[in-house]
Amino acid sequence: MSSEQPLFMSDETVKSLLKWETLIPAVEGAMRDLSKKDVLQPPRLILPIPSKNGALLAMPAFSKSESALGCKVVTSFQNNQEKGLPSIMGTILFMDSETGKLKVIMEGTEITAWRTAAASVVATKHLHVGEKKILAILGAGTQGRIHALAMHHYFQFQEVRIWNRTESRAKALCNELGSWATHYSNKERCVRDADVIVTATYSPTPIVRLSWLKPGAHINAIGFGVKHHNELEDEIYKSESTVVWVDHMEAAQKELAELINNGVRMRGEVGQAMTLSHAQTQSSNITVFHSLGMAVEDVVAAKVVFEAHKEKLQAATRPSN
Ligand SMILES: NC(=O)C1=CN([C@@H]2O[C@H](COP(=O)(O)OP(=O)(O)OC[C@H]3O[C@@H](n4cnc5c(N)ncnc54)[C@H](OP(=O)(O)O)[C@@H]3O)[C@@H](O)[C@H]2O)C=CC1
Ligand SMILES: O=C([O-])C1=[NH+]CCC1
Repeated sequence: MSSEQPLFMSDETVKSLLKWETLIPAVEGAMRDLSKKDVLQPPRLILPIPSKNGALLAMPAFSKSESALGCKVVTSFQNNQEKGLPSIMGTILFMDSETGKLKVIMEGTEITAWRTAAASVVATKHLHVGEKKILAILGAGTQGRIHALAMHHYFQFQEVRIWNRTESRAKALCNELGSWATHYSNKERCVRDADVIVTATYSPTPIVRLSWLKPGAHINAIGFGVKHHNELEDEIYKSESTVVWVDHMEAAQKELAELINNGVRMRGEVGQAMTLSHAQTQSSNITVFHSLGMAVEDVVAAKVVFEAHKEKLQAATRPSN
């Protein structure tokens, strides 16, 4: 019997090993593999805890091509900000995919933030046709911040605008990010003329209106909150020019059932869109990526981090010439 103990990796260690250059391709591969049915990923279990304004989610996945097996347990507690804690906190159990033996217990708060932004980058790359000059981000919390960093890293936006319900947080975030980010006190002005929009809030009511959107705009709607689709007004879904994409159809059928029952058609998964050329998408369409978040993104991200950790150890023990 192997007596090897599982490794524990804190969020601080995980963060030091996360790089957009390795994470974005890994998340892109995970989204593609899922749509090719090369991933085992059941709909996640969601345990709502209404009295605490919270929820616990259990998210297992196996990626065949990456031989990556794991399960994330993540909580979402909306009132944590006032307690000085992140709203979303996760833990990932990463297993040996040959034996099922636990290899790493990884804090998954950083991975959840980074991989969600990486998925939005991938969706934007494959769904948005036109030039990417203006990015508008609604929400200056963990997700607003990491989306600004990921999008700024990957695309050459000329303007990055950030609006937040509490204006001082948008200002503070823009100060932290530097001169490439500008805070907006009015969300309509923030969104008008934007090529790409990210909604990253817990808003229970719509924060984006159809009339503000320019033809061809792309929205990454990532908020979870009470219902997944609260951040966008119904007119956006009803518009004939809107095309809605998701990360996982099976999960959407469950988690976006209300939208689907109201007649909103999900065009498909981002992983399926990867096989279409941009020429097949109308450039005047408004595209929406409804990001639910997928376990396979967490599992491949955990593998990227574990591999980087092993490389670092090897480099440290390699004899220098
Ligand atoms: N799709 C996915 O895979 C994932 C989705 N998420 C979702 O992303 C969203 C943001 O998460 P995160 O950044 O970690 O959370 P944070 O707590 O860090 O930030 C929350 C943000 O929501 C804003 N907000 C809260 N309530 C309202 C409201 N009523 N109206 C407008 N804005 C509001 C806050 O504004 P203020 O500063 O004024 O309080 C803040 O900007 C959540 O819905 C979360 O569930 C998170 C992880 C993964
Ligand atoms: O996929 C995920 O980890 C989450 N989605 C919504 C809250 C956390």
